Amino acid sequence: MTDARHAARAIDALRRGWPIRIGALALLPIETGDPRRLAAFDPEGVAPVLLSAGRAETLKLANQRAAAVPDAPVLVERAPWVDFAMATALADPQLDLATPMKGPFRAIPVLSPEDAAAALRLARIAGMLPAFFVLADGAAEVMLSAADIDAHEDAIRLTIAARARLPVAHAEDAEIVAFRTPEGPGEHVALLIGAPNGRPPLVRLHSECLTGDALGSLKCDCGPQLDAALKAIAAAGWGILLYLRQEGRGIGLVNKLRAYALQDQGFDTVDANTRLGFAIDARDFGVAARMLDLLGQREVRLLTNNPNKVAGLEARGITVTERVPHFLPTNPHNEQYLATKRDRTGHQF
Ligand SMILES: Nc1nc2c(ncn2[C@@H]2O[C@H](COP(=O)(O)OP(=O)(O)OP(=O)(O)O)[C@@H](O)[C@H]2O)c(=O)[nH]1
Ligand SMILES: [Zn+2]
Repeated sequence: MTDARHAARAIDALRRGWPIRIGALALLPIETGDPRRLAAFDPEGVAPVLLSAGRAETLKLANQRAAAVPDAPVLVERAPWVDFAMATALADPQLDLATPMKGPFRAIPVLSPEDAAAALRLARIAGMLPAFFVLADGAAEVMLSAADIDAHEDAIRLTIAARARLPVAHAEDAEIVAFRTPEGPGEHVALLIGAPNGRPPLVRLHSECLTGDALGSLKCDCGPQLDAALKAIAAAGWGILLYLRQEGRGIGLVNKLRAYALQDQGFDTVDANTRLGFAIDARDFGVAARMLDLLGQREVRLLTNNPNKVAGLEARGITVTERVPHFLPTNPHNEQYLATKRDRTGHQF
């Protein structure tokens, strides 16, 4: 029997640095581990290091993996020089310039490839670096299967938790609606502006960006886009802003800041995500479709430059009657970021 609770417990364990078992593999997360935990997990010092395909590519280990499976995880042999600090350097590309990597590093066949891939997926769901020490016979208190992770993702229930009047700078007649899922602490929010007028509402899907939304970061366009969306919806007389807790295109704040550190080393927003072992865009716009559904809106006019948002809503039964472009003036700090969106992620400017 699959059970979403197993995955929930495993996510908690990973964040605390406790070993988990997925199928045939016992796994200690590198990000939240430490030398003491490693010694307890692997007293003989033999556990190899499991890395994502993207990270292995950077370390030039990708060519050693089975050619037929392009995104398969890679297992790095535990040579004597691969201690905890070196494993951390293997896992975290932020350290690439600071840590001279003394190899050689050798990829070995991945034990239980499906369980290994499931472990990397769970780390990403937990907002952590996808990297582990792995043993076939190690001890772990939390046990789960790859199917439990699917059950966890499928079980996500969304309900309206609270609603209230909220006058905002651009619209004094707005109403806020908060949604809750038992799986995550982050509450998604909808701001309803104006009143239904017979036309589909003007809708903006805004993914959380703490740095842009709250701190005025100039590295992206999120802050101005949020402000302009509220203004445009108010001007249209009827619309909804969905504030989605998908920080960093779904990889979480900590990982986004790791990506920023790589961008300071010269990588663009796409390559930074890939080198860290994440998808270029980890968001699921199905949650936005469910929010619109709960609000009784099946047809929308969507403010976006991102065709994936349109496709994501339509795939979940929401009709996008019109895509309304949402482009704001650039600044010297975000010009390159926006050019990358245009050239590499299909944004239409
Ligand atoms: N991983 C990562 N996330 C980023 C970076 N810069 C901004 N973000 C995140 O990207 C998301 C911005 O999303 P949106 O404003 O919805 O933008 P979009 O998908 O480009 O689409 P539209 O603005 O609708 O055209 C937010 O979650 C930001 O935190 C970055 O360099 N790396
Ligand atoms: Zn941003």
